[in-house]
This record gives sequence, structure tokens and C-alpha cells, in this order.
Amino acid sequence: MSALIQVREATQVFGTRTIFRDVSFGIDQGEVFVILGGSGCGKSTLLKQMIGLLPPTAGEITVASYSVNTQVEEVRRHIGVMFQSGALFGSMNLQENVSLPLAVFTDLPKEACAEIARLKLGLVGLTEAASRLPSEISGGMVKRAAIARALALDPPILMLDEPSAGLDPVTSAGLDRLILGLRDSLGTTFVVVTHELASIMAIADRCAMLDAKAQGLIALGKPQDLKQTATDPTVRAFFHRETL
Ligand SMILES: Nc1ncnc2c1ncn2[C@@H]1O[C@H](COP(=O)(O)OP(=O)(O)OP(=O)(O)O)[C@@H](O)[C@H]1O
Repeated sequence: MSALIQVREATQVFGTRTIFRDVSFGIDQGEVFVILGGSGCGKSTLLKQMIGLLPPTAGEITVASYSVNTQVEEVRRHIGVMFQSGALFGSMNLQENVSLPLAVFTDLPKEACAEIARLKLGLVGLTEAASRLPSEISGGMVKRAAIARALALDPPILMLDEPSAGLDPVTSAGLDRLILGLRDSLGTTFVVVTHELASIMAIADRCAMLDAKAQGLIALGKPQDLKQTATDPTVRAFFHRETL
């Protein structure tokens, strides 16, 4: 079976600066795949390439066999995204926020959009909060609502950029359980950018570690295996919480 997402020798150069080169991996359907690495190594850039927001300088990325370079509409239909900023509309309640992609991208009547939005909010445990504004709920609930919105159009893939940023460890662990629950109940494939070690050990089937100095991938595999067997000092330092 070929991978749902295939990254082949992806390279990103901005001006004269190479961020990463020749990054290759595949992500299987139903996998929770984590992209990690220090600040500035290119995690968000790689995510943008995979969504079709930024054409790779070189290399090729396919999502469900569609090319991010030439078939970006088909690629986007497969992917729901939650960016780091989370960005719910402050003037809309949660149900209206989650309804928005349905109103924009489908011909469904307003009531049907609202009903689907309520169902999605139910999936993330926010049924009771549907009529509340983003300013009236906690940071963890905002992240859950943003995930509900990313799920609105039933994408087979969810990409989350630093979902636990700004959350306390208990709320972050709740979000991890939600990710695994959604994967198990809906079969969603997750690509998660994070450098929270506890989160990685809890959710990742496999992970890819980028490094700014190496300008590319320095580790690829199951987090437990990387923790036990990696010899690269940066990889070891990360998984054993050592300082280099
Ligand atoms: N459009 C752009 N033009 C020029 N440089 C860019 C552009 N986008 C990102 N960069 C640079 O590329 C590098 C990688 O950025 P990116 O945001 O992908 O890193 P990251 O690993 O996600 O970092 P962080 O963990 O801090 O969010 C950074 O040095 C950033 O300044």
C-alpha cells in the first residue's frame, strides 16, 4: 500500500538560505505523525509545503497521490488545518465558527451547516459550549473548537501546528487524548508539529526530527525506538532531555 502522504526529497531555500534539503518520508492512513525539531528548523515550512501553501524549491510531495505543485485544490480537499494561532473569529460563537467552512465551501442550507457544526462540536466535547464566544471559554476549549472547525468538511487528514502551545500539561494531555480518540473513531490521519516531549511520547506512531544545523532530517521512526537507539547527539539530547 502506498503512503497517504509522500514527501520525496523536499527542499526549501529562501533567497540564499537553505532551510532543509532532501527530506523524504511517507505517512500512512490512520497514522499520527509528528514533525519536531528546534526553533527555526523548518517545521511550519514543511507543513506549508504539505498543504500546498508553499511550493517546495525542489522535490515532490503528494497527498492521496495528488501533487501539491499541480493539484493543489485536490490536495486541500483532503486536509483540515489548525494553525498555531488557532484563529477563531471572536465575534462568532463556536457553532458559527465551525459552520463557516461549510457555508463557504458547500451548498448546504444554513440549518444543515448548523447541525453538522453541532455534531463536530460534540466530537470534541463542546456540545454545551456551542453558543459561547471564543473569549468566554478556556485556551484548551479554543483549541478543541479549532479542531472541530478543521473537521467541518470531513477531511481524511488533520494538520495541527503546535496544538499544545500555551496550554498547561493537564489540558495538553487532554488534547492528546482527543487526537488519539479522533484517530481511532474517525480513522483520521494526523500530522502534528510539536516539540512537547510528553505529547510526542503519548501520541506519535512515528516522528520526523528536523535540525537547522544539519539543514534536514536527522531522525525518522517510532519515538520509543529513537529514545532507545538514536546515536545522533541532538536526537539523544531531545529524547533524554539533556542539554548539549
Ligand atoms: N517566507 C519566508 N521567507 C524567508 N524566510 C522564511 C520564510 N518563512 C520562514 N522563513 C524562515 O525559515 C526558517 C524556518 O521557519 P519555520 O517557521 O518553518 O520554523 P519552525 O521550525 O516552525 O520554527 P518555530 O518552532 O520557531 O515555529 C526560519 O528561520 C524562518 O525565519
